[in-house]
Amino acid sequence: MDLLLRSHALLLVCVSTCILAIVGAVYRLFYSPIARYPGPRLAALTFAYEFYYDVVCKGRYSWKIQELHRIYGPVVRINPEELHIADPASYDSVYVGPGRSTEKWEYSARMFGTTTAAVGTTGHELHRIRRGALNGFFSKRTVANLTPTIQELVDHGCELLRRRGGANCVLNLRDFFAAFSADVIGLVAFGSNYGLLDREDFEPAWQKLMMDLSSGTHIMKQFPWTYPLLKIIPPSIVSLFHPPGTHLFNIRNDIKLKIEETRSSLNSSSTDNGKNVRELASQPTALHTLLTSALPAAELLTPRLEDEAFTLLGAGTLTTAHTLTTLFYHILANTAISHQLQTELSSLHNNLPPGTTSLPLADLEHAPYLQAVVAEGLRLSFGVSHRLARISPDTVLRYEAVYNGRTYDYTIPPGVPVSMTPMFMHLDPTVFPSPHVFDPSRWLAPSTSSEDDMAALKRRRAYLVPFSKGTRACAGMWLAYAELYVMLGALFSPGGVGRRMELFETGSADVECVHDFFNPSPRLKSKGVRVVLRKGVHA
Ligand code: HEM
Repeated sequence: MDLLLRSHALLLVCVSTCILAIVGAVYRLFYSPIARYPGPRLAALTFAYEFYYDVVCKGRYSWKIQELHRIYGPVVRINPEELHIADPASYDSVYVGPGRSTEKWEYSARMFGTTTAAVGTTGHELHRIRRGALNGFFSKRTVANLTPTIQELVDHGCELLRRRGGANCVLNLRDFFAAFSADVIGLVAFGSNYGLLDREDFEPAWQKLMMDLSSGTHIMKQFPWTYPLLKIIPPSIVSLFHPPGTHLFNIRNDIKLKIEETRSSLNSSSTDNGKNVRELASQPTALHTLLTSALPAAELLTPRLEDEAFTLLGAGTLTTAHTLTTLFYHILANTAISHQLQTELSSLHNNLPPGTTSLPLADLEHAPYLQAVVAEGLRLSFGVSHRLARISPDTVLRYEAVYNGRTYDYTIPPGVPVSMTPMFMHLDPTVFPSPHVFDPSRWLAPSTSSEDDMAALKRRRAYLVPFSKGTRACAGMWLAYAELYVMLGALFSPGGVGRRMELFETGSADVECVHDFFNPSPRLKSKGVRVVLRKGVHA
């Protein structure tokens, strides 16, 4: 009798599951608000389609999406709930400013595991509050005040390159830049340097760890329980089956300590007199800024701040490092570009007041050729390689355009996640002719430029979106620019160690993105961008 009851219960569960699956499939295929959008039926039916390309094939769905656009047109349904747009002209209507509510889709917001940080916040209003607390620290003006700190780290890094490269050693710029960008965040955001630059070979394990975590974002999207699960399993067990998880929690614990230290130093400075207060006022870190912000008390609890601070480290490391690595590869691979850059920096140097050794950030930012080199580096490093989904909760999105000779007219209902992929905008040959060629001159406007040339340049500028746009765009953009300009300025100025660099067993395949792990990744076997220093060159 008991057995009979049990087999009936099992049968009921099986039948109910089948009915639910059938009803779900029918809904997704025929009744979903995006049921009439073109795309593969399998992608409309299940997230497993995306899983196959991004998890099994290691970050390849972005390229599959590009192929789908060739078949289905500019707007494609890429999973049961999301539409992807290929037409760069739509960018400004998807990634909008504060005038229109923009939400993140929970499915993509959870891919970093930091769901209480601004980057993982889905709702428009809560994001506005959280982001508001960060903005002051990352404003252009605050970053200008941080420049001496960045310059110090750059100079230290250059000295290490000179010393280590002098012994005929091969230098790995990928690891160098990952160590540098993390040391910058540690120092300016948390108040103490991680000291990665000083470690042997610039601590290659750091770059690897960050890339491993980045590639885990596809799993986090599909299986949101993985992160909370890792948190409750003892670290000794996690280390057995998922070593990056252990390092992740060590980093987070360290950040937690820094938050508590800052909190108590602020508490004591509000009661003590003098030194602490002055110190904090002269060089407040991102943690000080958050802790002294007008955020409500619940937003200032340590676990939330830990999410926010960890995001700064995660968001500011590989992005900046990959851009610098890409830039250096192309500059070093192209003698004419390298010479033109050096000539511009040499002439800026000639105008420096006596006794000054480093070029001020403002001078670097206004140097036309350097500006063009940086723009081209950002174009070919893409920012992030993954599509960024946004939801317009209360406004219909219209897509009316002639695309590849055909007319399309779509009305996307509010609440539908819509994404675009900057990587493919940056490689669109109609906007950027010969898109894979590193050509800074495409950003220059010679005096002989015609009206058409200027219109094309304007279009290129509008479609360069490495930091995304709108309310959810990169918070650390000015910091990133400062790092790029100061590093390039120091390495390629007269006497700069960059002038002595020569690529070592490195080719374009070491920077070209072929895996989308949210951050762009070259072929998995790449050893990075490696250089040796030429002897007897005193540029
Ligand atoms: C070249 C370097 C960088 C590039 C290309 C870049 C690009 C981006 C992009 C495309 C986003 C949007 C991500 C999304 O929608 O999910 C983003 C977000 C963000 N970035 Fe950056 N980033 C860079 C450097 C930095 C640095 C140095 C920091 C600061 C430490 C930083 C902090 C952030 C934060 C906090 C967000 C989340 C913003 C929000 O959701 O409100 N980034 N970044």
